[in-house]
Amino acid sequence: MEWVRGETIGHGTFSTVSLATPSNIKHSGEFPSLMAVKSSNSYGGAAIAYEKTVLDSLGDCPEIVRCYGEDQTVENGEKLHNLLLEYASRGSLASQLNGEGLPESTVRRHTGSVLRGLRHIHSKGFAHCDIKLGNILLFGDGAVKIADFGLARDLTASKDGVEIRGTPLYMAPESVNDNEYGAAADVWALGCAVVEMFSGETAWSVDEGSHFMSEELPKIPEELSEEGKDFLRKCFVRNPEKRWTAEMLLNHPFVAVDCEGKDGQRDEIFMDVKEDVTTSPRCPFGFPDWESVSSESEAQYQPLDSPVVRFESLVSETVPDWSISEDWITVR
Ligand SMILES: Nc1ncnc2c1ncn2[C@@H]1O[C@H](COP(=O)(O)OP(=O)(O)OP(=O)(O)O)[C@@H](O)[C@H]1O
Repeated sequence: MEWVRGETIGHGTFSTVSLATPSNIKHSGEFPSLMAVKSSNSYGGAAIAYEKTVLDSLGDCPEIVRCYGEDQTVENGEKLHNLLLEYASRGSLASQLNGEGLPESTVRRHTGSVLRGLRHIHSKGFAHCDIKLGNILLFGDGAVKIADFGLARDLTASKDGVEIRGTPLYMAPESVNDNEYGAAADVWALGCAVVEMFSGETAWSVDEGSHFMSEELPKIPEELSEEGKDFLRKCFVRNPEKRWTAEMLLNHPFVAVDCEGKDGQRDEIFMDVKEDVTTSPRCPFGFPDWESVSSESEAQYQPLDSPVVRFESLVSETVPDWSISEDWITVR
């Protein structure tokens, strides 16, 4: 497909996300008139190709962002790897909060959608490994979908060479302490996302970072309904084997019952489209998200440091280099 790059709409650690429109009339009808294109230079090219493979393996699911294909372009003398995606006109849920939480009815509905997406991902033998508000995209009709499969793990593949991945404040105890990344870790991260959606604040504060290694659990918001509190307690079970699965949580009354408007607050699904350029990774504490590239062989695999050292290494300052023009340019 030939396409034209538009304005930049988001940034990731190794990628820039822009608008894209098909430039060839012959494709009209086959592709939407507006798409998002996630682009990386050669450094992130393998991650783009890997994400495409994962999205292909997952197949169609209404709660997972759709992929329209991948290609390579040369722009301003640089070779770029591109992934064409369904465009979420309202950006990520992270960009919706602005320090305030969402009404509980909205949180319930979004949580149900993410759970359906997770159930699909897990049923296909994958774990997402980076569930956070920055990776949950909001569409114009109020639907939410899971995006960013760059760190997803094929649970059927060997665990050799799996390194720390994900976003520190969303990481499950077994991931921080034992480098375990299964479906259960996604459920813990979902719990963190629910706290943040409702309260506008992350489930842990950075000062509480050391609590990852303790027996403590993230704080459950007082104002949340009893059903919500119970739902979160099922997500924040420290033992991953005893934690509820996405399938089980879909039957929990917090999401199984349609509580639209129950909390008396206006549901803001039809708000205006946000036009701000959002930044991902986005972390309320001001430090960039940490991401690793899995080593291919056992020989490269380094033994793990203590959990405290590992956690400290996760919150290092890394400033990405964004060199893609924000102007519309024809790329092919
Ligand atoms: N399909 C899309 N529609 C609209 N905005 C998008 C889309 N995909 C990504 N974005 C925006 O771009 C941001 C970065 O995208 P994404 O998380 O996929 O990149 P990444 O390089 O994998 O990021 P990270 O460093 O968090 O892993 C998102 O947080 C979101 O704001």
